[in-house]
Amino acid sequence: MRLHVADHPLVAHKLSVLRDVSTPSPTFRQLVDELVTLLAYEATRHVRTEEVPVQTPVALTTGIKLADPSPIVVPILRAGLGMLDGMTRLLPTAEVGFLGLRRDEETLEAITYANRLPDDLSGRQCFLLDPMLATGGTLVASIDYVLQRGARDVTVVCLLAAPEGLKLVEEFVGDRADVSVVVAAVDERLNEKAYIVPGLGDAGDRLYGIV
Ligand SMILES: O=P(O)(O)OC[C@H]1O[C@H](OP(=O)(O)OP(=O)(O)O)[C@H](O)[C@@H]1O
Ligand SMILES: O=c1cc[nH]c(=O)[nH]1
Ligand SMILES: [Mg+2]
Repeated sequence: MRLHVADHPLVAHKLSVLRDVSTPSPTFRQLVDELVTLLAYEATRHVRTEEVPVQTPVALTTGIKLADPSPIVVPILRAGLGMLDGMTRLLPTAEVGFLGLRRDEETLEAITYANRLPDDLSGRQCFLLDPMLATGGTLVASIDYVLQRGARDVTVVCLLAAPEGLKLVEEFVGDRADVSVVVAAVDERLNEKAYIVPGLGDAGDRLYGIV
């Protein structure tokens, strides 16, 4: 597993406003969207492309376009939905699959309630979106779904990760696939309720307000 922590003052600035408990939902949603576009720039660094001829007003040249098969973007509901528009804005030809998982806050087990993915993901670049990587249970289950369908090239885009979750993902992935995790920041630790510290609270609730 490769980890890339975005090191940019605009990312740090937007993340600081997101962390602030007094930031209201509309601003929170807007900042998540803006942060994703900054992270997507890094996350798509190795997106597959192919050459195409381009006739400019002056000359014939060679350009590039996103290669077939198109990448697939998978937001992990609910909170990952807040990252979808920002990602597809930069990857307009991508297809979108959906995974719905929620963490049981007592057992911390990830429970799947929705799964709409193509049966065959072999040869597809997969981008998984979830703002929070806490224990890593949700992400391990999500990576497992796409690997079971044949994906071997997976990029995860998160806003915050805990070291505990990164370790779990790394142990799970091993050398089974090429998995990159792009995050805005790696925080200190998890608290006794497995919330990221200092974190930003419950991302889903802050985006959508319904528990
Ligand atoms: O790494 P983990 O310990 O598994 O926790 C992280 C998960 O928890 C949050 O989702 P949540 O279960 O709150 O669902 P929601 O997006 O519907 O709010 C978050 O968006 C991740 O999916
Ligand atoms: O800190 C955390 C941990 C899990 N899920 C969240 O939304 N936030
Ligand atoms: Mg939640």
